[in-house]
Amino acid sequence: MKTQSNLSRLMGYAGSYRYLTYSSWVLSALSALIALVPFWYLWKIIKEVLTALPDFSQATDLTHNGWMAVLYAILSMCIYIAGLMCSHLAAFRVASNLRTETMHHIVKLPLGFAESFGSGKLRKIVNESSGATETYLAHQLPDKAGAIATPLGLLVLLFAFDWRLGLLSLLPVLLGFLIMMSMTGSRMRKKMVEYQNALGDMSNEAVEYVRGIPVVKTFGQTVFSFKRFKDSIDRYSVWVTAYTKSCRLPMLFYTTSINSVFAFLIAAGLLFTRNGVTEEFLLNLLFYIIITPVISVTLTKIMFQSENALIVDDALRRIDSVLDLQPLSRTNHSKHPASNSVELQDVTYSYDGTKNALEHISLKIEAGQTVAFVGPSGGGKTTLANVISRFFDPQNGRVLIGGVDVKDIDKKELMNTVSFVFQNSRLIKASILENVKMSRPEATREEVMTALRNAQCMDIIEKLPNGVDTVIGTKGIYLSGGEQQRIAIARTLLKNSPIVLLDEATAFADPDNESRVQAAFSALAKGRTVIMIAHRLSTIADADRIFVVKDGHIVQSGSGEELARIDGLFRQMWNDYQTSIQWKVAKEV
Ligand SMILES: Nc1ncnc2c1ncn2[C@@H]1O[C@H](COP(=O)(O)OP(=O)(O)OP(=O)(O)O)[C@@H](O)[C@H]1O
Repeated sequence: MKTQSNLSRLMGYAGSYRYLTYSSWVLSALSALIALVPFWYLWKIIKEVLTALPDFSQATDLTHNGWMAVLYAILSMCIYIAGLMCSHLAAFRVASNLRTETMHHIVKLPLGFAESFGSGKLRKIVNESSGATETYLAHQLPDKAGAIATPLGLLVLLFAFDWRLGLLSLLPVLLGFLIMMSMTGSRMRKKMVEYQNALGDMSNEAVEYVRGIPVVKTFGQTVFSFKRFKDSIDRYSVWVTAYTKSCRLPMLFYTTSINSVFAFLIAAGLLFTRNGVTEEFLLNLLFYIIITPVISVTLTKIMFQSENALIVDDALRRIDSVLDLQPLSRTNHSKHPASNSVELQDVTYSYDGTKNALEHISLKIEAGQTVAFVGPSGGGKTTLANVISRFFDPQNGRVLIGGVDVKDIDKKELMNTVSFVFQNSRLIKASILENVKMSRPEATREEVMTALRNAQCMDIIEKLPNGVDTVIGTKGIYLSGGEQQRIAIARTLLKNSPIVLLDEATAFADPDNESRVQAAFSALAKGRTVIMIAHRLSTIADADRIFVVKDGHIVQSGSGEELARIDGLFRQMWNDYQTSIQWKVAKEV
């Protein structure tokens, strides 16, 4: 947990730009003070008119004073804009440094972190929480400096005019200060956190609603799904109302009624001190009445600033929830794997600390072997692949590559040694060439083309308008699941890592696509250690060894022929598979 104050933390991220932030506060305060000067000229104009009445020709300074008021107003505005430019430059720097630090930290976390944390939540933290600090530094803090300077300047001005008015104007400032102190305490903080949580829930539900539209429509559950979204909006509305009632309304009531209350106090005071009232005092009172609305405005501003400070507090708390997560341990004595074998020694892994997804697993895969993990859904096949590629570190046991614990292999070397071809190999919105080059940016165009050819992708390239330079995901150019997986295989071929983990796709739209994907898999397997997560038994024919995974245990292992001969889960699965094929053939005939 961070112990620094929010502001000093933010200034840490600003680096040398912090001086721009400080300048913006000074400029904003200066602008607020200069903004009071036109009021003084206004008062001079009124005073001159009142004194000259009924002969206006006596009022000779009206134009001069009018121009001076306009000039000071323009000067104040220019200084304010200069302050905003400084604060924006610093705020952009802070927000981008904060985003960069968060992203750097996320990269160091276990690879499976983003999936388990929730990508929507992560996006909110990286974008919106950092954005909140940007608005705070760019606008809110300079405004606060101005809002504090204004009442102080006013006090000095009013004391210079008449000490009685000076004292009188202290009262609303003090009262406002006390009310704000009482509101920014733990009650408002608690309400702010609840309000922000409700806001987060509402945006999550919106994302889930939009994401789930195809499924929802398929099953005709539109009303039910919409109700969940609607409920989150209702919960948010309840919090907004409660928050506004408890914190904002009393303050708004106070600031809007302040002038009338204090004008009334002055009038009452005058009645009691009639003797002390001079013509000059009355004119000064006029100035007081002209200028005191500024106090209301600045108090309202300060109130919203304290609220904004709570928003930043909450944003930094959310960022810390990511920064406080432990990255994967790094080794100081990096070792090189002696071969491309993979071994698990007594590995146990649990996602939630209660139920084990893998339990005491030990297995060995020789270098160059092709093995398949098969078994019922939820048995632990994907989790096994995840611990091998260090998506997560197991709580117990060791994973060895070439006889070396994966924790002792430099992360970059590990990433170059092991590749993972996911079932949903999402391609990014870029050209095919760029998508393939992601695995090895320095590769030449020829190398990319060879990888695409070996991954059976030439039929895809030929039908695209700009061949390998066609940007996919835009202008109606989309690839099927099988086509995307072939491009992903080309990407892995280009990377040329000696160990490949393959999450085999569950379904292909047509047999032609399926046979091409199988051919691409075969090209990938050549000369490599291949670990395949096989969802269908049709794809395990080439496997040297099969591991049957059920309930987090390896319940059987051996070659396909060996396993088919003995009574057990594999033979049962094999028989079911054969029956399904016979049904399929019978139906086609
Ligand atoms: N991110 C996760 N958080 C919590 N539990 C998980 C997570 N992913 C998987 N599990 C649980 O771990 C167990 C093993 O899941 P795993 O995905 O490894 O099985 P699988 O054999 O690959 O299944 P399938 O063939 O359906 O993909 C299951 O009980 C599953 O519910």
